[in-house]
Amino acid sequence: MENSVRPSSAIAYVYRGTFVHSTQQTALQILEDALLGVDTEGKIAFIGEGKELEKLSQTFGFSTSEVTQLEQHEFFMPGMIDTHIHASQYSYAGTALDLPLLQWLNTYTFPVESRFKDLEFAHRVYTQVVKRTLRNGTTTACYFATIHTDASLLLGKIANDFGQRAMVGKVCMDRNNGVKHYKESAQESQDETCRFIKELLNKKYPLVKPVVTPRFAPSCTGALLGQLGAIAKNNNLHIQSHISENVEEVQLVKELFPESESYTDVYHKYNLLTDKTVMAHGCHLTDEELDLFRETGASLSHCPNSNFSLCSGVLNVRNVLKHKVKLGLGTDVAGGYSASMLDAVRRTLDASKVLTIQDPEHNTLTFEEVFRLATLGGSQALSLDDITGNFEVGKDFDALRVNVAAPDGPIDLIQYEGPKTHLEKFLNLGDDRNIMEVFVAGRKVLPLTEPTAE
Ligand SMILES: Nc1nc2[nH]cnc2c(=O)[nH]1
Ligand SMILES: [Zn+2]
Repeated sequence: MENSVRPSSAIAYVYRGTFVHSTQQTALQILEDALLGVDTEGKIAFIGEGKELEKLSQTFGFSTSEVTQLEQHEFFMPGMIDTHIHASQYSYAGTALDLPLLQWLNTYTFPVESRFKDLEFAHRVYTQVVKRTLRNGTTTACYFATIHTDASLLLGKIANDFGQRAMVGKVCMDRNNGVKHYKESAQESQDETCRFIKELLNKKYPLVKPVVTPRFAPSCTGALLGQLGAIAKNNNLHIQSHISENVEEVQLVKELFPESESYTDVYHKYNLLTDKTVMAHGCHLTDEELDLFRETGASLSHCPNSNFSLCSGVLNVRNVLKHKVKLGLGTDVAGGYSASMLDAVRRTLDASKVLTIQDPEHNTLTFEEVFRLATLGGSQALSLDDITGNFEVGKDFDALRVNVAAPDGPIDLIQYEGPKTHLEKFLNLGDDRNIMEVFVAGRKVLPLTEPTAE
């Protein structure tokens, strides 16, 4: 176990029991009777076998009596990573699912997002979405806020207060023919993006980072897209947007950007496709466009609940993986009606099965593969895989303590089934009642602790 030991700070705590996670080589690695130690910086100091207890306690200087033993029906898994969620749309999640994308934006989304000028409203919605996603095991969220800088900064503060790892984007849009008052000028959008980045970085929140966020090509002029590409490059920042979600949108982009070869080419031209870019959806991308994703290192966020709910399309994840494009899962609240990543896992399996129904030759995704997409895949899609995504020594301890047999929970276990079946049942049948504890960077953030008022 040479590479599973890291000279480190003092050990803060040690757990013994079943750990499940993914690696590059294996979609599901199960470690039974394992020992995992977390140091005072929140990083995984070691992961070894139970029988190595004496040796590990001497090497790392902890007392064997301090080890916490998991129950038989419990396991640890990596925290889930929501690579695409609109925090600002949480208030109407579960409603307004009767229109296709462009009409849905004009009818429901823009009127609600324009309310985030009101910081009191923003505080209410953002507090609820951070709490709800944490309870459901989202340790990292990549958020869209709105065009309002101060409300977007507030979202960063709330994520930091509750201890969630978050990327936060102030939305940029200087084109909106549907709801005319909900947009900025290109200059305003650029200036406010710079202010947002500067002020968020100045807060020095350890787990919260800004992300450059052009809403999508139809909402932005070429001039604004170019400015945002330059801001991201000059500050080495992440970028997020949407791409090829539905057919009408793809057609609109063709009309708005006639000089570009494809939707992907629009973003590429403005330097918005980098190895720190995540684009939501991509249902209608061509193989050539996927090649451009791979060449640039840009990734996709698969949001199947949203794709079904808005009747947008069905992403062929197998084809994306074949093109070696990084891919994570997203809830896309409120186009997707559920804020839970467990729902994203289930809808990803459903979407894959739809493709198999249409073409029996299609190689359906397995639950192990989808588990990887929800954890390690998400960390890769967000270029955070050196920090989180699995239980590799040296990474932050971002983890869920799951009890499949939680009293009053949704799963009836008739008998002990073994960890693989327990994970499968949790992914397909479980909910927040099965998530006993959540850790982010080693800190226990669930049960939730309400931040103290300033
Ligand atoms: N699903 C979804 N797609 C978008 N494309 C541009 N904006 C949005 C949004 O808010 N939700
Ligand atoms: Zn979205």
